[in-house]
Amino acid sequence: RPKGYPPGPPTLPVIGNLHLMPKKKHHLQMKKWAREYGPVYSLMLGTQCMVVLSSDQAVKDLLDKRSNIYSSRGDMYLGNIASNSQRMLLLKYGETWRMIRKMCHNILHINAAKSYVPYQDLENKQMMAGMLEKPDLYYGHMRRYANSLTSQMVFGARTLSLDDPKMVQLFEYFEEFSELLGGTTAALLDCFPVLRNFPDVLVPKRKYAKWLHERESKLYYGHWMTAKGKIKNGTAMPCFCVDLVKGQDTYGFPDGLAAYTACSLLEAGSDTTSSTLIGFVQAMVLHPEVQKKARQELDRVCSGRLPTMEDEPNLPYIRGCVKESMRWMPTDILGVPHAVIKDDEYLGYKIPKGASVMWNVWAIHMDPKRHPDPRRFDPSRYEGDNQTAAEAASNLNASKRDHFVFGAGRRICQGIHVAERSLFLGISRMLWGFEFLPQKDTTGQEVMPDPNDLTEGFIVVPRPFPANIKPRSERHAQIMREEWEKAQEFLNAEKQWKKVPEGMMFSVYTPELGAKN
Ligand code: HEM
Repeated sequence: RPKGYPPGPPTLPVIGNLHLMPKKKHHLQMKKWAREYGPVYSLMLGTQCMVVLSSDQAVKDLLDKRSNIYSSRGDMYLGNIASNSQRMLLLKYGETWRMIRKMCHNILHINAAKSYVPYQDLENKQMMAGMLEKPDLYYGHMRRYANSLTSQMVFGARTLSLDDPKMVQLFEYFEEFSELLGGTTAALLDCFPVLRNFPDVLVPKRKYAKWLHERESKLYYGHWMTAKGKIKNGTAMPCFCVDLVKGQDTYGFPDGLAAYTACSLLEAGSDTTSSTLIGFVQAMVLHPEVQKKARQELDRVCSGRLPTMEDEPNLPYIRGCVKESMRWMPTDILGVPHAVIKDDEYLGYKIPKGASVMWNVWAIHMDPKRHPDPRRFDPSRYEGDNQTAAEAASNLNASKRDHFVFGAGRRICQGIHVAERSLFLGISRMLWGFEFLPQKDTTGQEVMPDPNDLTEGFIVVPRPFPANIKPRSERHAQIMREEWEKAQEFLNAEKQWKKVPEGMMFSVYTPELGAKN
């Protein structure tokens, strides 16, 4: 470790700390090192330096306050092969990223996000009705909920069923991509660029990454070209792809980049939101006392009807459940490392240009000084915190930030306002309508899920676990069915929206004007 770098575990020549990197459950080791080496430590991965920030203050000081130099991404060699260097999440800080970020802002800023509530409301009602019919498929219902909402916003078309092949593929491909990116070979190729000169036979994961890209781009192109065709001939529903078609006319970027941009949003909106809801279900099975308290609040504020977004200010405990779900089971458990583009100094340490900078979500969320008894799911820890996630993220007092799953600085999640609303509606209504109990095995013993049993990769989710999900009463079940029945009045025979609800802020494309749009 060069002199002056933040401290860290002892290194070996050439490989640095690579031999110490765990094969699985990286987050546990990253937290252990934080205890040993403090809130700012470094790992030498070959010649590459990774700085790990494990306190709220360090994240605030570097990723937020110095975001002009801490907002790039590292090389991510395999990730970029699998994405043909077009996946927004991995783009380096520069012109292309800025252009895409600006287009995404058009459909994801706070007022746009507020206007999508009718979409969220309807998808949520289908999810609730689905959970009544087939509660064991709760994984699928939550995935469809998040995916259909995003698909409607991005492509102007809903995802109707749990086994929609394109949705199933999206989740499957993303899971494989996430595993590839979080794996040892990806790290090795990033740490030792010389290995990239080896042929595919010696680096089979590169061949695999190319194959992932081929498979994925077929799916992405399909989505994009269908939407683009409809926009150009005037038959599309208003949606984000209109901005992309216009952007293509203005900036002239290729279909590949447009397809990846649209589908990056679809992927960003689908996986994280549904994984958070799945984590919430697990928390409820493990913490029945939270369900009880939540229902007291819900029954006081919205007895006899489903909660709506208007109820949010009057449901502080439910808001706490939303925040606690993201803290207790953070899907991006170690964040998505930023990269610094200039030499810097912090607390007397040198931070070299090009270093990856990880914000150690798990260690910060499980810090008992920030969150006493951190493995307990306790929404009341957010009592009196009326901040939205975006307000909390920009609070100058780092200790007042609620959680770190949405990232930081200029790279912060642009879907933060949409996600928060999807989670509020999902969580409040599930608690209103259902009870979450442990399943029993054949001997009548309760089977408790293991909250440490997570998938591997840079985005994680609890591995499938049994849960006994049943309506709180026949009256609750009837209301949920009626609500879904009523919501379908907005849909046509193909179960797609008849028209866009009032107040949504999509751009307009006039086919006759072509490039003059
Ligand atoms: C619970 C749900 C979600 C979580 C936990 C989440 C998490 C994240 C994280 C960790 C990042 C990277 C932040 C950073 O590098 O500092 C990110 C970026 C982003 N997310 Fe989300 N996200 C969620 C939902 C959504 C939704 C619903 C959308 C859109 C519909 C979305 C769109 C984006 C976009 C466009 C970026 C920016 C990528 C960039 O600049 O590189 N996200 N998100």
